[in-house]
Amino acid sequence: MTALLSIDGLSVSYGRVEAVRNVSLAVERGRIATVIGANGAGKTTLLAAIMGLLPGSGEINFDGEDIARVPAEERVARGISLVPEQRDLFGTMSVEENLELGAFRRGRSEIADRLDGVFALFPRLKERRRQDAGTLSGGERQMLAMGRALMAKPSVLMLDEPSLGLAPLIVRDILRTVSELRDKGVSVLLVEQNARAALAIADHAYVMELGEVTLQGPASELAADPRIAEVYLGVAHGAA
Ligand SMILES: Nc1ncnc2c1ncn2[C@@H]1O[C@H](COP(=O)(O)OP(=O)(O)OP(=O)(O)O)[C@@H](O)[C@H]1O
Repeated sequence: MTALLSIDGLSVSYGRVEAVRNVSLAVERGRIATVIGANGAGKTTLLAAIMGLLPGSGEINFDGEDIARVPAEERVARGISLVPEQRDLFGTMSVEENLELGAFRRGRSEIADRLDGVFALFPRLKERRRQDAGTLSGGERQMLAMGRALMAKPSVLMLDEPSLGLAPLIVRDILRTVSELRDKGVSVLLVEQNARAALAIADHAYVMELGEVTLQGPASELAADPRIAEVYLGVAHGAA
């Protein structure tokens, strides 16, 4: 099977600091790939480079084409969307207006169709469609950030720590929605510090440490790997 998105030998530097070093990974069609790792491992930098927001060296192939030199806006148009860690919403605009921004330059009827799709996935956003985004709860903000990215109709959705700062029950709902998206055919690249939750829904997983991928494999195998259990799942050695 050819991957929908594949990264080969990607490196990204901030001045003399190499935050991402020779990273290779793939997102298969209709699958969830996850990148887990501690603070500062380079996960956000990796997503920014894939999105075209930071320059890097190496290959980025999407849907059979090399997109390493394609501008970010064009990458969105081709089907890659990023839900950033900060969720980046416009607080004084309504939920609906924020969503509409995600379908920038689309016609009215197309926007209406896409809004219906997002509201079907997140009924909570429909109830709050006229409410200012700045007044939403943390979980609702995450739903809105995901909804806005989905308004671009991506074939690959990249999520940067969607669980950050959210209560466990909300994390469960958000990740359940990510699984539903996969079932609808959206391919997902999920970056998470919450390794347990990410490995539970992902198909394939990569571990990033100090800018490098140090371990990879089927998510179920990594979840059972004692090295992962000890460092990322908080399971004491011998207790797994
Ligand atoms: N704008 C920047 N300028 C210089 N160094 C940066 C910049 N952004 C990130 N870094 C450094 O690059 C490394 C990787 O950071 P990055 O944010 O990609 O990690 P992360 O795995 O996403 O961490 P977190 O989970 O905390 O978001 C860190 O050492 C960080 O200090």
